[in-house]
Amino acid sequence: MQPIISVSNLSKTYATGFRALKNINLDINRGEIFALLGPNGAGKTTLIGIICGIVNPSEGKVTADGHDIIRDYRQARSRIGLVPQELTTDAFETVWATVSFSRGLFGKKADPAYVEKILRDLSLWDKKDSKLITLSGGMKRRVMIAKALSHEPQILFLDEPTAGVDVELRRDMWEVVRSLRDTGVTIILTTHYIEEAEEMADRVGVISHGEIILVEDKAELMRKLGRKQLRLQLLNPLDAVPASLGTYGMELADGGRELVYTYDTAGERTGITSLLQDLNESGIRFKDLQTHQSSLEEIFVSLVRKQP
Ligand SMILES: Nc1ncnc2c1ncn2[C@@H]1O[C@H](COP(=O)(O)OP(=O)(O)OP(=O)(O)O)[C@@H](O)[C@H]1O
Repeated sequence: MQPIISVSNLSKTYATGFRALKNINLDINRGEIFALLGPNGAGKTTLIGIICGIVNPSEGKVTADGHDIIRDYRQARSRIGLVPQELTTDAFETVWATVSFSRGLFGKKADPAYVEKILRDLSLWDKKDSKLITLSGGMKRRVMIAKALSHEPQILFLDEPTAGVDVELRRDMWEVVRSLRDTGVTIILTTHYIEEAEEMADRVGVISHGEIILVEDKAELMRKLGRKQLRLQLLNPLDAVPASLGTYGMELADGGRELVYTYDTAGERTGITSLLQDLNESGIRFKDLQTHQSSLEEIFVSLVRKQP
């Protein structure tokens, strides 16, 4: 299937000479939740800005639902809804008026039934006549999503949807985003929070210093996350892993004082029981042991650290 968004060889150099994006290539699949994960200043907002036509690219090409974002700007833009970090609407407007107004900005005919559907989907229906200023933080964020959906886009960008919100509200937002995906909208969210990417995304892209350094299925990341290490501190140091233990693919560490066995917690059998038996039969004694699981956080930190 053709990707809903296709970014090829995209670069951005700001007027200051700063290169915020370096040759980005990225496809977003129809119907997925894609998390763009990266530290402050990595280029997330710049990338979204270009796709949404707010920032001019320096080089490269972007299409949204097959439409070139520059040559065919209006068609491309009509496919996209953008939820910014801050609510910029008149605080004294009602929910109903502000969402209906946003739809009008895209030249769409009024459609009260559609606006009602969005407000109901986002549990905002009983607030439709409330002024924005009277709403809680969570409700305001929902209004921003409703505004972004008002012109019936197929693609929704959420820029840091849960920045600065408490844990409960964050869970609430995740629920909302999932239910939107179930209605067929493709969702791209940016986040600093690894937990958020882990919780929400079908795929995760990591951006650092203007480069995409990893794009992976969440399931694949979880497989990596599922890897654990068993570290055994030996009573007597070894020069080499004995041939009789060759099938375990172990490594020596700490100058031969430690044996390290890596296994997959997602697998049916970890092999630990037989390993301990075989160690015993080989006469290898240990004085202590620990297990260690690498988190997405560690994978992320090591990926970002490798960058110049
Ligand atoms: N108009 C501009 N002129 C010059 N440099 C800019 C401009 N806008 C952004 N930058 C720089 O480009 C880099 C990427 O910024 P961007 O806002 O895209 O990052 P980000 O990943 O969205 O960060 P954050 O998570 O803090 O929003 C930063 O170093 C920023 O200072």
